[in-house]
Amino acid sequence: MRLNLTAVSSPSPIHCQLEKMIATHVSKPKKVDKKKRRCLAIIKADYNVTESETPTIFLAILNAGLCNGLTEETLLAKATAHGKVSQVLMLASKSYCFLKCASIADAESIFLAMHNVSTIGQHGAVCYLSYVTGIPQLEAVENDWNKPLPKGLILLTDFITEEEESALLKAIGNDSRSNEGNMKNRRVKHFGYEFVYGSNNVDSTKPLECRIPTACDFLWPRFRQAAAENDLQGLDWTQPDQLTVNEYEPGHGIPPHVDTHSAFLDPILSLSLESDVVMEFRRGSECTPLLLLRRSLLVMSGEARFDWMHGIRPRHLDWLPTATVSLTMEPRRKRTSLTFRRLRRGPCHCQFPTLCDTHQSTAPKLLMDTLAKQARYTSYTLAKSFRLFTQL
Ligand SMILES: O=C(O)CCC(=O)C(=O)O
Ligand SMILES: [Fe+2]
Repeated sequence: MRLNLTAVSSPSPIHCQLEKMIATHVSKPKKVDKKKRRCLAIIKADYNVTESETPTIFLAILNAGLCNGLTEETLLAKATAHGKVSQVLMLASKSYCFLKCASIADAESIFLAMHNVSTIGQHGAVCYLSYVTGIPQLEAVENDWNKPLPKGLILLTDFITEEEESALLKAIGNDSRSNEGNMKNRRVKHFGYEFVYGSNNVDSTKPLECRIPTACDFLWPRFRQAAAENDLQGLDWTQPDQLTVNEYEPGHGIPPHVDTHSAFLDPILSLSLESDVVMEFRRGSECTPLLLLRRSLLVMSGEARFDWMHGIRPRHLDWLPTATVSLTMEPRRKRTSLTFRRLRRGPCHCQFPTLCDTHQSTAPKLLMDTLAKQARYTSYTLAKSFRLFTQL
């Protein structure tokens, strides 16, 4: 809503103060026009997207984007308060972004409410909006979702049925023997051996009384059957002896990490229960997302297990590509994952020294902290707000 300040003839001190506050944010029409023209020229050069004189369902936010710290969550919180949004397009290293609205009326209402009003620009500056003729096509956008998966990363979908999922959740939930803990951003339970987060390792001399629940036994032949069906017999499918259960509420996540090389063998298996989530795989500045579907089994082997970190951003929404264009928003729901591993009893002999605690001769915890810190400075396509925690 715009305030008509000129209507007041002799301004009161409060009015003056208000005017001063607003004047620091809202730009004068001439300045707005100049800035808009400059930004529109950049968008035209980058993606051949042009301004529309008349309202359309497409809005460009001209001076706020990932590159100056705007996140999808912030943008959506502002925009959806005024109209329905069907797609958001945030672009890596760009100071602009796009909204596709559900209707022209929604676009008009968002435009009126946000243009030269919403302080979502850098350092609280107001943003400028423009109707545009379309938004860049996904194919034309450098997008993480088009990248190939790390080698050795396999997702076996519909790995268990809904009935099996319910039975597993019941058995895990009812198992009062488990070794439980509350992490900063999730709840964990351990079976077989405890994973000690302080040292990022297990004590192989101290097996827990609570072994992996027998409700999981149907999985062992299923692993071998899946291996045969998917040409994965080259991997070691011996029965796991360690299980970590992670329970994530919406907004929860797990920081980028590699499961300690010297603690566990190859592969690492993770079964997703209750809901989907986007997991990110990172190696240096590379970052590849993967949608872990509910009831799927994630197999991290070889390069994907040893040379890439994996993590889940602590957020309430995930962004997924649609069949047509751009990204769609998926609110997070509670997710439980069962990560099955086999203990390694000796040093790691992998070919991937970068993240290997055996090769690096650095304590696993220290190595992980250093890598997590480094990861903070690499670029993300979808958001820059992933908080990193030094504790897994
Ligand atoms: O939640 C998941 O699927 C992965 C959990 C994980 O990476 C871990 O516990 O090390
Ligand atoms: Fe992990």
